[in-house]
Amino acid sequence: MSSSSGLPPNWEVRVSRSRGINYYYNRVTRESRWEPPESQQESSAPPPSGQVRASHILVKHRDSRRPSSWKEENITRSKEEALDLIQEYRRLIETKAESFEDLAKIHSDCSSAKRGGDLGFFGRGAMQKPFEDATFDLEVNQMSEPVWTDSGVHIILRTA
Ligand SMILES: Cn1nc(-c2ccccc2)cc1C(=O)N[C@H](Cc1nc2ccccc2[nH]1)C(=O)O
Repeated sequence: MSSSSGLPPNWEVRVSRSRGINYYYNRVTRESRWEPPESQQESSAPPPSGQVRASHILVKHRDSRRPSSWKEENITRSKEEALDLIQEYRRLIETKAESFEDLAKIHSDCSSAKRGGDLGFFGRGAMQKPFEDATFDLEVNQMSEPVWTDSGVHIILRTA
């Protein structure tokens, strides 16, 4: 499905009030950029057969498989505290107060944080089963409820 603007889905052109020039805004991820997003063919190509693409935010706890991350050498929060955090992040995204990508970059305990939580494309058998099942159950652009794996608690955004 190509939009009339020729931009990838959910993107629109806006005019910057301060600079009086066009910029590009994604209504779903709330991302803004001065450069036009990649053309329809490049950025929203369908996933390889049987694969999905997703981003996630992970909050680890003291009983996580590896209770350490790029943010914190020794993670000591409880499971309850991790769940409170992930539910707050989900609320901020749902109310559009923050973008998924921005919160992933700041708060995710996964090394994919540096890519806004993007895990790239993957098929079945690649990720821990609860994560895989939750992702494959999502529609594109849908965000999951909190999902528990041995790594901690996640929210997942399916992106393709
Ligand atoms: C599965 N995976 N992909 C990346 C990744 C992908 C793209 C760019 C950089 C890192 C990191 C990981 C990973 O396992 N990270 C772990 C945490 C973690 N555990 C997961 C379980 C399921 C899905 C993602 C998960 N991430 C870590 O950093 O301790």
